[in-house]
Amino acid sequence: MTLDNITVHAGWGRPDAALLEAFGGHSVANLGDAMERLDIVDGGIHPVWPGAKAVGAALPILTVAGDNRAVIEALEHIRPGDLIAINAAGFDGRAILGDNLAQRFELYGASGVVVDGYVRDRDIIEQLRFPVFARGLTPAGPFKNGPGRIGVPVAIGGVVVNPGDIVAADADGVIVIPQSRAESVLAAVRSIVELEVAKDAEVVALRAARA
Ligand SMILES: O=C([O-])CC(=O)C(=O)O
Ligand SMILES: [Mg+2]
Repeated sequence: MTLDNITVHAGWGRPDAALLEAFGGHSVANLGDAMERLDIVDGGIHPVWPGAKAVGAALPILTVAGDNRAVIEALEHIRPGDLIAINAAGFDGRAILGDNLAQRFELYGASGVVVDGYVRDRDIIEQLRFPVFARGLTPAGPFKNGPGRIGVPVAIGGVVVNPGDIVAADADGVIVIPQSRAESVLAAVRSIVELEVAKDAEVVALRAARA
């Protein structure tokens, strides 16, 4: 479907809610270790308020630098549990969204948004407690002309995000788990957690030995 200059590829498969919830219990660092420490979104994308954390099924959007028409058109495609993943060209000259779009995302059931670009209205977004991850902040508002694409693979921080991939984000940053690898990554992260617990126990034992 094409709305003049916005192309929409709707109808992708989404992981079920229980699977998303299982990922929600794990840190992004541990999930990264479970992915052989590869394919992790670059560290320039971080939470815009401390404590922001989200897991969801990717709804990818491609915009042109400084323009959010595709983001607005994507609102009607949001399903509960989606995480909006926006390639905004990493552009630092304009915010691709702010508190108003964040409220709308939440209204439609999105779990969060990751922007390879800049955003604004940080203080209100923090008050809303809606998880937003971005490269940075600028007060300059976006234009609304397009073009753009919705529901196509996009790059976020150097990593491919396909529609329906699992995206997890926390204080450390963002990771993308391909839908086809979900079960194996979940099994691997459970082993990583066991190793981490053992490493912590080692420190406790060392501390006791030195006391
Ligand atoms: O004006 C815009 O499109 C972006 C914005 O500030 C908001 O979503 O609150
Ligand atoms: Mg605003």
